[in-house]
Amino acid sequence: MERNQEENNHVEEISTSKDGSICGYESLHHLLSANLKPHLFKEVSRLLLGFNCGRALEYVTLPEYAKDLSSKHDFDLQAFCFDADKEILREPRKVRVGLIQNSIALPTTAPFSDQKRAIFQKLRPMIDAAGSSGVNILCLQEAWMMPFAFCTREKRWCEFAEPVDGESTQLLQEYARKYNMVIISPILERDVNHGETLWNTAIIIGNHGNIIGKHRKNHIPRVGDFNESTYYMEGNTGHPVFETAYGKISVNICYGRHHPLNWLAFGLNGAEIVFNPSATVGELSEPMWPIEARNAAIANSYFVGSINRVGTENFPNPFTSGDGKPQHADFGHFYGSSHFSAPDASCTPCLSRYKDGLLISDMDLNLCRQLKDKWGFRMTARYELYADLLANYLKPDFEPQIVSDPLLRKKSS
Ligand SMILES: NC(=O)NCCC(=O)O
Repeated sequence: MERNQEENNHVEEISTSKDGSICGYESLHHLLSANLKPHLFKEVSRLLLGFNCGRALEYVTLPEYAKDLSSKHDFDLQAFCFDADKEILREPRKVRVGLIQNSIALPTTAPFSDQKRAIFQKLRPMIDAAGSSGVNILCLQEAWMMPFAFCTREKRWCEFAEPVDGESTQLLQEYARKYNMVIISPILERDVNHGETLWNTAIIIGNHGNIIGKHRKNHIPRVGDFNESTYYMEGNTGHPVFETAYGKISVNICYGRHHPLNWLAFGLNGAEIVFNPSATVGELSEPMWPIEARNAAIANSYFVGSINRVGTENFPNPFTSGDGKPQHADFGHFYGSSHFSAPDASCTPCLSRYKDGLLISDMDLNLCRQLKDKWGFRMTARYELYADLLANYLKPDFEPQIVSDPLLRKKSS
């Protein structure tokens, strides 16, 4: 069906919107709440966000200090609570979890050390807001300490890389100690002991400021301007689950969210919360964003914390995307929209599409086992069928199991 001129103008307006808003609204949730009558908004929210323990997610009130930080430093701050059913033999296992999304702080033309320092400065009040709100586990976005310069294919951005115990880790270790908080820090890693190679790595800092371990991104994109394979290889750390003071956590870094087996593997190893620190742009992946993490949470009976950076990053030298379109110097709009998904199919609204933000959620980890008991996905999974198929598929002489309609052949002969 053809669009009329008015509709075309409207689409044009939206696609050229520079501030990253959705028709002037910070998020889909804001747009719906401002435009629907309350009873319709309630019903639409039920369908979009699901129910947790039979009701809509409740908002959590945060300390005034955290709210003041969010107004003073202009970041979105929202907090919710996922409940679980009360059990007779087990105490609730409540943890408070935080996600931070942010734009870069200086133009990409500024000296690298200034850029990094400015990001550190920008994050300080947000981490303070998390710590002073009693957050137990905090996760930052993918490669949070640098612009997402991998679109350029220029090697000079490698200078941002740091060893696992580098300056970003040291900064966060202070905060971990100060607030008794586990912090997940996804960085560009320089592996000094292995020929100074680069990795896309998440470092898990324990609540005493100790380094518990690291996980390296398993799946490296080769799509759009995500030229990350020019910089680093597929990770070699498997699917670790880190047992922390507050629960068993894993990190599925960005593009890994398109791989259901990646999510599965963290689940099989016993993760209760899987973080998905990301950097992705609207044109490429926005319709997938609310679906993939939520599906993973449902299928694997764990919580997922999804984080995406915000803003449009411009680079000094234009680059092309191999799609015949003109060269350009920006990566597109990183659309934020960080959110939590729960194993019972409920999820929080998203943070802003264009502003820095801190999203906090309380979650009772008992919900994971309760959903395993209810739906029995682990019991009904038939892993042996898939193990056999995968083992066969890996053989060079693999033939797909296809049963053809014999009449097809008759027709074509
Ligand atoms: N950072 C990253 O892996 N981005 C790839 C694009 C996407 O997965 O949406």
